[in-house]
Order: sequence, then C-alpha cells, then structure tokens
Amino acid sequence: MNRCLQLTHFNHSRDKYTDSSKYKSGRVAGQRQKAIAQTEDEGSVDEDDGPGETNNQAELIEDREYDSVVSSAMHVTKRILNVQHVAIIQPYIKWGPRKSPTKPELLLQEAEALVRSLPKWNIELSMKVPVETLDKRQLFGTGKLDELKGIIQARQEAGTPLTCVFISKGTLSYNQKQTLEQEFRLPVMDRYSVVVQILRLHAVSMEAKLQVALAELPYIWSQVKDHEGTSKGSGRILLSDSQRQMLQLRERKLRNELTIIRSHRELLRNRRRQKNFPVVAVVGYTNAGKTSLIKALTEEQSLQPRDQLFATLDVTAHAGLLPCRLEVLYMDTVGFMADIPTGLIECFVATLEDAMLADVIVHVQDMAHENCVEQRVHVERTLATLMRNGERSLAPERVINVGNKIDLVPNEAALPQEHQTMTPEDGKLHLISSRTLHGVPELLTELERRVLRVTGRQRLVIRVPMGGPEMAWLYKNAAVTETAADPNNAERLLVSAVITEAKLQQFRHLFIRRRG
Ligand SMILES: Nc1nc2c(ncn2[C@@H]2O[C@H](COP(=O)(O)OP(=O)(O)OP(=O)(O)O)[C@@H](O)[C@H]2O)c(=O)[nH]1
Ligand SMILES: [Mg+2]
Repeated sequence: MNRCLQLTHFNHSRDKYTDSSKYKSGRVAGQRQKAIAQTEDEGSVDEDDGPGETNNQAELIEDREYDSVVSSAMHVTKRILNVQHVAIIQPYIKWGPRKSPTKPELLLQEAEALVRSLPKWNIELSMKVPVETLDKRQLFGTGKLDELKGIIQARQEAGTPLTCVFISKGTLSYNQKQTLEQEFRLPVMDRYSVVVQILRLHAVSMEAKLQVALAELPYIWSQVKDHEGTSKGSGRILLSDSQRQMLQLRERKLRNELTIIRSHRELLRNRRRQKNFPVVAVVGYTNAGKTSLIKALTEEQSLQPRDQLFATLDVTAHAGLLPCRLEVLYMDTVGFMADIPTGLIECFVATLEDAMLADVIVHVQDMAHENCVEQRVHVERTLATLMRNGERSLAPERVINVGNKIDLVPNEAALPQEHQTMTPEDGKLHLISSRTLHGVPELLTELERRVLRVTGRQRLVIRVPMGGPEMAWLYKNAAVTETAADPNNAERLLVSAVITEAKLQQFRHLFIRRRG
C-alpha cells in the first residue's frame, strides 16, 4: 500500500467514527484531519462494534421521578438554566489551623468563575465573609447573618430581585441549607450543586452524562443522612421508601451502564495500543488552556476553547503531526479543580486514568492566573494519586510542564519565583501562548524528543530498492515520513522513517541479512 492509499484509508475510517455535528475538520499536513471522540477514537479500527445509546441510558437521563428528588435536594433542575440573579457569598476562616491556604479573594474569584460558566446566570452581589468555623448550623455568627440578610433584603427592594444565593463552600449540610434558606427566603446552593449544574450543561457524550448523574447521588444521600442525624423524633422524612428504592435502583443501573461503556473503552484502548500511535495526554487545572493548546498543536479549527470552568468533560483524541511527521494522538481531558468534594470528581477519574496511560503527559498551567502555583501543586498531587492507583508510574521524562497564556504576562520577571527557578530536572517550564503561538514550535520539538525517547522510536533514513518488498514493509510497520530518489543510485529510494527498535531489528533480520 503506498502512502497516499494508507492515509486515505486512515481518514476514511476516521470519518466513520467522527460525530461531525460536534467536530468539524481542520488541516494537518495537507490532509483533512478530524477530531475523534475518545470512545470512538480508533479511526483505523475497522469493525464498528461500539455500544450505541440504549433505552436504559436514555431513561436514566430523562427520569421525572428522579428529577423531582434532585430538584428538592440540590435545586438542580432544567429550569435553573434559565436566567438567574445570584448573590455569591464566600465564607472563609480567618484564623487557626482550618484556615484555607488560598486567599479569600482568590476563592471568591473562583466562585465567580463557576457562576460565569453558566450562561444565563448573572452575578448581582459578591461578598467574602469571615466565619469562625464552617460547621455552624447557621454558618455565620448572628450579627453577620443579620447584616447579610439586610444586604439581600435591600437588594430585593432595589434593583433586580435575586433568585438564589450561592454559598461557596464544598457541601452545605442539610441543616445549614434549610436554616439559610429560611433566613434569606431564597434557594441556597453550594459548590457541589453549582458544579453539578455546570457538569450537566457541558456533558456531551452518554458516558459523561451518566457520570454526572452518578455524581449527584452521594450528595442526595448525604443530605438525607444529615437530616436523619439531627431531626430524630421530629417525624419528618426527607425521602419516602419508594424514593429511596428508586435511588438505590438508579445507582445500580448507572453503574451497570457505565461498566458497559468502560469495557468498550478498554477494548478501544487495547486496539489503539496495537495500532501503536504514540499518545500525548494534555492535563491541567480547569481553564488553563488544554483545549486551546491542542488546537494550536493540531491546527484543528473545530476545537472550541471556552472561558468556562469544566468546558471539556469528555476525553477526546485529536490527531496531530510532530515535526518529523510522525502522527500522534493528543488527548484532551477534564480539568482539575481544588475544593471539589471527592465524591463529585471520583466519577470522572476513570476517564483520567485512561489518559494517564499516555506515553507523554503535558501539564498545562495558566501563567496569568494569580493562583497558578497552587493550581500546579493541586494537579501534581492529584496526578500522583491517580498514578498510584494506575498501571504506569509518573516518571519525570514522561511529563512536560507548559506555562500557557504567557501573552498575558507583562514580563517573565513578574512570574512567581517558583516558576522562574524550575530547572530541567524538576520539569523545566515551557513558556508558550496558545493564542499567539509564541513558543509552540519549540514545544513541538521537545514533544517530539520525548515521544521518540519514551516510545523507543528513532528517526532514520533507509536506502531501499525501488519497488521492492522493503517499502511495503516499512509503510506497514513504521511511520514513513518522506521518500526521495537516491542521487547516487537510480534504482534506490531514500526512505525517512520513524521506527521502534524492535521493528528495526525485524527489518534488519528480514531484509539486510538476507541481502548480505
Ligand atoms: N490570552 C490567552 N488566552 C488563552 C490562552 N490559552 C487559552 N486561553 C483562553 O483561556 C480560556 C480557556 O481555554 P480552554 O482551552 O477552553 O481551557 P481548558 O483548560 O481546556 O478548560 P476546561 O476544559 O474548562 O478545563 C479560553 O477563553 C481561551 O481562549 C493563551 O495562551 N492566551
Ligand atoms: Mg477544555
């Protein structure tokens, strides 16, 4: 098969696995390349045996009985995607061992970014409020609570009436929520329920939707437990027996459906290994610019970076070429975020574990973010935990640290000291801008070096007879990047190829010894 045919075949079968409503094509090396949803990403896998959307899955997503439970437990409903006028309150502990290491201003900024990730939500009020502890029934001291009530009341009477209060704490207990809702006379949401709302909005694939649905259940159970723990004897129950059974059954069904989808993912992963494409996972804090970087590396116009938290929820694979013209798959992943309750993010860990098997991991960091260093530490910690559970170790040679959005940093001296002192040993930072493409060619060179090293590949120019079996063998077993006539011998071709050591040995064994 010649190169042209080989690429045609590759792209043809890739088209088959591409949801063109979600992705449009971009241009790489003269060939139209398409984004490939990871669950469908084996462009060159011939059999189409993926599980389609089943009735079970559709029923789990559209379940009216469940909708009424989730709407009363966490105020997450389809309706809430309508216009909302939100008051954000960021509680923080001022003193003592439970004081957050992050400045309250930055916590508040992150809370605002969460709200801005929901298209029709408007921030009407935004306040940070010191508290002694985050566990008090009414959360705030009595004086503070009256003050807040006064501010909210005044707002209701002037300007646009508020529609909800977002208390930026991981999870509020049932009692805290009840008390604050009575005091403010407005629905009260916590970080968990706001993030669920964002995740619901951004989930595209069935796997992501089911994952979000599963992520809601621990929250509802925790509210039930809180309520039962404190209101014994009051006679009020939060869930009827039939609702409890419905939730238990729902959880079992969600887990079953996810297991089916994941076993398919596993199948695809094994096939990808057989196909031997080097894989580069792009990871990092949410909004750091992972999708933008992949767009810059693949020149894929269809990728849509968005200034929203958790914009990407599906792990997707995108083909790109290294400078030596070796084809690699870049995997876009779900962003990390601190202060997200573990139950919520646990559901997405499976997709990340998949990414952790990549040959090279690119850690994208937002240099323009005030909290950049803490974000890096958070991602590194989470990665280390994932690695401990996973099959591969996180050897430094597999990780490339990328400092993105450098166009927004006035001068490099303004970068946090921690970044300036990073040495090649602890993972030198490659400063780039995915927007202006500053530093991207150098990053590609480094990527190529790492990919070749980690996957044991090398670049070679091999002289082969024109029309001989060697050419066909190389096309099948290596990445042929260029062919040219041999200026010294009209019957020979010079073939540039990227090849693994094992394949090179085979080539020698098959052709060189025989010729000798
Ligand atoms: N100025 C500037 N903006 C950038 C750069 N890279 C990304 N952005 C912007 O940052 C925002 C987030 O970019 P994304 O690529 O969606 O970030 P992400 O890491 O994929 O985010 P999630 O999928 O939500 O985790 C978008 O508004 C981008 O346009 C850059 O180099 N410079
Ligand atoms: Mg993204």
